[in-house]
Amino acid sequence: MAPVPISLIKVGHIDDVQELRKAKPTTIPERFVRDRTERPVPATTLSQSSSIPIIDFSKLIKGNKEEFHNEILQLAAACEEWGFFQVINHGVDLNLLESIDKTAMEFFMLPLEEKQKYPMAPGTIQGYGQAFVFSEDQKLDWCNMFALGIEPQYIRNPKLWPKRPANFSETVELYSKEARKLCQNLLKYIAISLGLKGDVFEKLFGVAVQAIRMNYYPPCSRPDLVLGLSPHSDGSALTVLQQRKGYSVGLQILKDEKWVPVQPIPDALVINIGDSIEQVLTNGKYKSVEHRAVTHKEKDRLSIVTFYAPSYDVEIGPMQELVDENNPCKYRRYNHGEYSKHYVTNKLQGKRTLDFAKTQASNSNKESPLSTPPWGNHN
Ligand SMILES: COC(=O)C(/C=C/C1=C(C)CCCC1(C)C)=C/O[C@H]1C=C(C)C(=O)O1
Ligand SMILES: O=C(O)CCC(=O)C(=O)O
Ligand SMILES: [Fe+2]
Repeated sequence: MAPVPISLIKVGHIDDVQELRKAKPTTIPERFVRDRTERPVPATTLSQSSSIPIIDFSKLIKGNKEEFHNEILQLAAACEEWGFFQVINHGVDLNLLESIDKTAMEFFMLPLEEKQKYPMAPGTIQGYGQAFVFSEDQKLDWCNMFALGIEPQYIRNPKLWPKRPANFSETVELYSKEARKLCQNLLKYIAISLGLKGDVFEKLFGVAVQAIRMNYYPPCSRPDLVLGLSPHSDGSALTVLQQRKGYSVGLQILKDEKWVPVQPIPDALVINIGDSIEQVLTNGKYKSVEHRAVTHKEKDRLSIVTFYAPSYDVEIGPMQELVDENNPCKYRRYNHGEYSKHYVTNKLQGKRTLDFAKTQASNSNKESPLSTPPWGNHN
C-alpha cells in the first residue's frame, strides 16, 4: 500500500478544550462523547482495594545488601504484575519538578493565539494540539497536549520550542537531562531484576530517543461522558510521568480487567514499562499495561510525560535469555524506527499497536498508512 501524504489526512475541526470550557462551560460536542462501553465508571465503583507498587530508589543506589536485594525483588514483581510503579527518593531535584510543573502551566495558560504559534500538524505528534487524530469520525480526548522531541538532536523541530514563558526551553532541557539519567538508572536495575547484566539495555539502545509530552486536562462538566486520554500502552521502553500535586486523580491503569486509579504521592514519579521494548525484549515477562486518563467536574489536571526508547536504527526482539520451551518466542525481530512509525501513525487504541510485533499476527507486516518519519514532519 502506498503511503498517504499528510496533506490528505482530514481530521475536521478539533475544538481546543480549554477554549471550549471558557466559552461554553456545559457544552460537550458530540466528537468528545464516548460510546457507552468506553465511558469512565464513577470513582466509587473503581477498584479501591489495590494500588500500584512503590519502589524506593534510594535503596537501589545506596541501600545495604539486604535492602538492595529486597527492592530488586519488589521491582521485578512490579514490572511483572503491574507494569507500573511509583518511584520515591528518585534523586531528581524536587525544585526542578516544581519548575517544570509551573512552566508547563504557564504555557497552557497563555492565550490560544500564542500557543498556536507551535501547532501540531495533522498526522504529526510534536507541538500544541491533539496527537493521534487521523480521521473526522474519530472521538477526541478532553485534553490539550504539547509535545517535543528531545534526543537525539535530529528529532528536534526548533520552530516548535516556545519563546514564552521565557524560561520554557531552559527548564525543559534541565528536566529532560534529569529524566534521562533516571531512565538509564532504572533500566539498569530492571536488567538486574531480570537476571541480566546491568548495562544490557544501555548497550542495546544506542543513543536513546527521548520525548516530552505535557498533557493539560481542563475540568469537564460531564466527566462521565468523555475521556481525558484514550486507552493506550506506551511505545517507549520506559515512561516517566509526573502528576501535579493537589490536583484531580486522573490516571487509571487496567489491572485484571478493572480500571485502577493511580493516587498521586507527593514528590514521587510514576514509571511504566513501554510495550515495544520491555514487552518485546522480555518476551512478555514484564508488562506494558493499558492506561487512560479521566477528567474531573471542577478540577483541572496536568501531567508531564517523558518517553525513553531505543535509537531508531536498532533492531529488537526477545532476548535469548528470556525465551525457552516454556516461554516460546512471542514477538518477531524488527527495527525500532519502523515500529515508531507504526505507533505514531495509528490512533491510540489500547494495546493494538503491539500487534505489529507479534509473531503470528496477520497484520504484523502491514505498511503504515502515512509517510511521516516517527518524529513528525518539520515543515
Ligand atoms: C503516547 O505516546 C507518545 O505520544 C509518544 C511519542 C513520542 C515522540 C514524540 C512526542 C516526538 C518525537 C518522537 C517520539 C515518537 C519519541 C510515545 O513515545 C514512544 C512511542 C514510540 C514509538 C517511541 O519511540 O516512544
Ligand atoms: O495524564 C496521564 O496521566 C496519562 C498520560 C499518558 O499516558 C501519556 O501521555 O502517554
Ligand atoms: Fe501513556
